[in-house]
Amino acid sequence: MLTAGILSWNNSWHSSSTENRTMEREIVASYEPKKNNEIRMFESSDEMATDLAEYISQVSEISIKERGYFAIALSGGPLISFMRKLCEAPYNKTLDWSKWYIFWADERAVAKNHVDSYYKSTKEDFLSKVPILNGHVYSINDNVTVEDAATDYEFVIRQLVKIRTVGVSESNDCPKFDLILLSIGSDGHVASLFPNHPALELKDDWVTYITDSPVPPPERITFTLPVINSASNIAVVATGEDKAKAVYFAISDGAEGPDAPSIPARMVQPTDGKLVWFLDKASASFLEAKTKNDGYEHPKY
Ligand SMILES: O=C1O[C@H](COP(=O)(O)O)[C@@H](O)[C@H](O)[C@H]1O
Repeated sequence: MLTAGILSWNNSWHSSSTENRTMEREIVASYEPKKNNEIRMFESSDEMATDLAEYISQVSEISIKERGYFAIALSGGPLISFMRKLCEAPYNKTLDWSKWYIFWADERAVAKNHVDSYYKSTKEDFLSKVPILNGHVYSINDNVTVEDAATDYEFVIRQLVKIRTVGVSESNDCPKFDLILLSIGSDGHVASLFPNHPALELKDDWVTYITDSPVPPPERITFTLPVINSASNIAVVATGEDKAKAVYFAISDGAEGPDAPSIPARMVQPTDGKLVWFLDKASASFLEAKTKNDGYEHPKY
């Protein structure tokens, strides 16, 4: 059941009226703080997973109808477990899986069978449960250096942009993924773009590598901000209280603090596309606190 509109934020909280096959979902509120941004908040991570599955299903249907393909980039963290409902009815039967193309917005530079590999966890928890074609799964080359893996991955994406399996941005020559799914870290990182890291400044590269990730393992490859921001749709997922501060600083323009502007998730702003935040109650708790108490003292980052 929808229980919308119980919060207020800049007097702009509004009920979510999105037509949805799964109307049982319990969105607490939905809010559009910036143009083409939407925030969906849920009582629990399970309700969030239900809505996320429906959202991904709708974006895939639209992309396949408009372009004939659905190019989706995944990332790490708990994201894949939140996609679990896509492996169940009705989606496992209704989605046109043959048109899905899978990429990673970031990956750890480890062997594909390593416990830290996002490919491995994605294969086990998602790819092995749905009929996506093996040839449509673009994982990172784990037989070369991290630098070469980033170069290879960008080359592969460039070939797919040329033949338009992956779209191209109207504003620049960047790939325009139909959907990029991100999960925010408690320090506000997204993909493998960490606070104050020089990789945040890259303008011309599509894929880069880092060797000094503050979260192990240190070597990773990652999409750059221009590629992330060129997507048609970006979804950022957050659950748990440890993400509440980062979520608050990423979303709230009014949030201040010496490091607030360098929160990578705050730099995620689609150029021509749409951004949707999927938050459980705990990760939205600072936003919620702000709305419940006008005298609320903003956290300092
Ligand atoms: O290191 C990473 O972590 C984040 C978030 O993961 P969490 O375990 O802190 O929830 C993920 O977004 C990113 O893709 C990944 O490389």
